[in-house]
Amino acid sequence: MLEVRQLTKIYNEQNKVENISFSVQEGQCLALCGGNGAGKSTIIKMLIGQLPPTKGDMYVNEQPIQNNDKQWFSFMPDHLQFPPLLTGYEVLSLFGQWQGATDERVKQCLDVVGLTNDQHKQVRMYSKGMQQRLAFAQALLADAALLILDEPTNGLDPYWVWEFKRLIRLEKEKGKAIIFSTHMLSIVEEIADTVVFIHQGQMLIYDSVSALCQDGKSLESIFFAQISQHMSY
Ligand SMILES: Nc1ncnc2c1ncn2[C@@H]1O[C@H](COP(=O)(O)OP(=O)(O)OP(=O)(O)O)[C@@H](O)[C@H]1O
Repeated sequence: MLEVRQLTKIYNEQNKVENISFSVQEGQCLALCGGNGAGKSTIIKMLIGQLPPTKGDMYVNEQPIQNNDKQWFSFMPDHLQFPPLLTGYEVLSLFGQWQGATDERVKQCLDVVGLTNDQHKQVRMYSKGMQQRLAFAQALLADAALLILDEPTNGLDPYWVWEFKRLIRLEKEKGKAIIFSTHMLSIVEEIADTVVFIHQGQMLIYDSVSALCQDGKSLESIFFAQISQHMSY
């Protein structure tokens, strides 16, 4: 569905993300992992067209991505600021108008993220987790083939982390491709099919989660082993 080859962003000699290659297919979920400053957001910004790559290629259904063709993905940023005086329903309706979603779809998405009862409250009265769920609803609106989610579980309580995982599994069953960045490795083990692990702008691991976690190993132990190996050279 989506393939990236040798994706590279060189901000300067110290800050760069180099030679990232991966693909994600329909019905699959790929997790972007790595510590603070590893390069996850940089990769996402290049995927969504917010940041021009220094080099590299991106393909959707084997066709090079056109700069202005945004129909193939939905995006959930890590910090989405909503107009504080609008209600949740008004906010999602506005996004719905931009994305061509019906009022029925707006209400359906509010329901999916558990905001039906709070839809007529102003967003300034929403908690961080509620705003995060509204941002997730915004990403679901268009029913796009690929969901790109930047740290989607930030601020969610345990129940909504559990619900998020359930919703992602449902999207996978519908044939959606999903890319998400996270620091929560337990979530990766539970819902991702493949994982990209980045350290200081370099891709150290690109593999299936089941292959990595065979023999009962945890992603945490695998990633730490990779980092220490990388640092010893
Ligand atoms: N606009 C910029 N100009 C220069 N360097 C940048 C810029 N944006 C990011 N960087 C640098 O690029 C590297 C990757 O940053 P990025 O934000 O992609 O990391 P991240 O994995 O998303 O981190 P976090 O988990 O902390 O959000 C870091 O060294 C960062 O300082």
